[in-house]
Order: sequence, then structure tokens, then C-alpha cells
Amino acid sequence: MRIEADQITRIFGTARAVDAASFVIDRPMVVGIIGSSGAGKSTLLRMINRLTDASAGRLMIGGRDVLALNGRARRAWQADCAMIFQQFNLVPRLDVVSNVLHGLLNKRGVLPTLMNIWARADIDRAIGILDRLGIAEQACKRAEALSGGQQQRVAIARALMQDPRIILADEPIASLDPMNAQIVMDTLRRIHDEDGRTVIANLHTLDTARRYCDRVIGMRKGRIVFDGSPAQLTTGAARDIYGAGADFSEAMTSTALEPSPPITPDRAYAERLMAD
Ligand SMILES: Nc1ncnc2c1ncn2[C@@H]1O[C@H](COP(=O)(O)OP(=O)(O)OP(=O)(O)O)[C@@H](O)[C@H]1O
Repeated sequence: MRIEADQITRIFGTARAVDAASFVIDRPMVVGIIGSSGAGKSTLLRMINRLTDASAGRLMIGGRDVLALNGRARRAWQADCAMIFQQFNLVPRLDVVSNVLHGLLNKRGVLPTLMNIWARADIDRAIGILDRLGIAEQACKRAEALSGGQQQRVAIARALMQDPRIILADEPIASLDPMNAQIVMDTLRRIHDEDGRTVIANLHTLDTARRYCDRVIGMRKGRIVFDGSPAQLTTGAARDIYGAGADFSEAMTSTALEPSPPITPDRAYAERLMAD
């Protein structure tokens, strides 16, 4: 699916969160977006998924004029373009398989979803996806009982339930320890390699971008300042992206051994569930 972004822009007040971003992704691949905090990475992904409206520009994906979609067409697009988040955005008290089934929300009514009524075939498919991701044995547990890495795999399973052409991942490993981060990145890579889906991930570490991506886009102050292969992402290029001086060290952007923050129920997801 060809993705063609032409000068897409999002302005908040007077700030240009994303400033005339243009790029073409002409075949399925894994793309990493890097840049320091506030560079516009999340806003860019959210515009692609239509969670955030663009202020200007044009985004053509597989022949669809994505920024012009409304109502049902916009929801259909969001089913084709699944998104996963740093904080997993699961419904914590709900069991794992029900969380995965919520991936069908855009394709089904809200009422059966809220009442947790699912077709046998859908349940089998959800368990099949969990099995593929190595967590089928967790299917009956509450989401909140799982480790962060397992929860992120449940979120990926929920995304796969939508059978999307594109998976957008907003800092998918930022809350995970290095081992779980690797499992999650391996999973995203496999989803591209085995299924041919495009994966676009905001990443906070250079080493992850180099290791897992076919292409890296670097953002600084809303603008795309780098677009190339991992091999082209030299320390000098990284310094330009992060706007760092001579004291720039790659270690600043390498996988940090931070404890995971506590998992909080996601209000945005719940609101979307209730609003649709
Ligand atoms: N809803 C909003 N209202 C106002 N300003 C916003 C909003 N969302 C983002 N911004 C601003 O837009 C800019 C880009 O934010 P964005 O979250 O896209 O950056 P980011 O690169 O993803 O940062 P981080 O890595 O910290 O998540 C920031 O200056 C941010 O404060």
C-alpha cells in the first residue's frame, strides 16, 4: 500500500507540531520515526490514523485521500490502520481475549461489544492470534494481571484482529524493560515480514531504530530533517535530528533501563468505546 504524505501540517495555537511533512513509502516496510520529545512524532502518527485532524496537506494511502475521510469512511480507515500506544490502552479489568476482540469495534456495533457478546469464529480467531504471539495461555486472565510486555502483545493482537494493512505504534516499547522491548519489537518486525503489513513506529532509541527498521525518518521541531536507511543514520545525522551539540552521545538515546510506570486505565480508549 503506497503512502504519500504531501506537506502535512498540524498547528496547535501558534505552534507547528508537524510542519509540512512530506514522504513516500512505496512498499510495505518497517519505518521508525525518531526525534526528541516534542518533535511531532505522535502528532504525525495520529494524523495518519485520523485521531488528530491535519491543519493542511494531503495524505494519499492506497488511493484513499485519508485527510478527507469522514464518518463511516473514517472509521473504516481506522480499522485498516491500527494503532498501538506506549501505555497499551487495554481495558484493565477485562480478560485478555475480550480485549483482543475489541479490535473488531470498528466493524461491529458498540452494543454487542459492550455486552461482550462475540461469535465463536471471532473468539477462535482472537485465540489464534494470541497463540501466534506466544500468549494464548493468558487468554482468560484479566489484562491488568499481565506484565507490560505481555500487555503490549495483547494490544498488538487487538490491532491484528482488525486485519489492518498498516500498524502505527506510538512509542511501543518506551514503558518496557529491555527484554520485553525486544520481544515486542521482534513481534512488530515479524508482522511485517510474515504478513507484509507496513509498520510505522515512533521510537525513542537510536539502536532500536537501526536494528529493526528498513527506513528511519528523523523529526526536529515538527520538520522532517532526515529520511534514510539505518546505515545512513550516522552519529552526525543523529546529532542533527536531536539538535545536540558536540557533547551528543548515542547513549542518551539508547534503551534506558527505566522501571515501567504504573499502568493506568486509558480514558481515551474508554471514551472512544462509549462515543462511537
Ligand atoms: N493536543 C495538543 N494541544 C496543544 N499542543 C499539542 C497537542 N498535542 C501536541 N502538542 C504539541 O505539539 C508538539 C509536538 O508534540 P508531539 O506529542 O507530537 O511530539 P513527540 O515528538 O511525539 O513528543 P514525545 O516523544 O514527548 O511524545 C509539542 O510541542 C506538543 O506540546
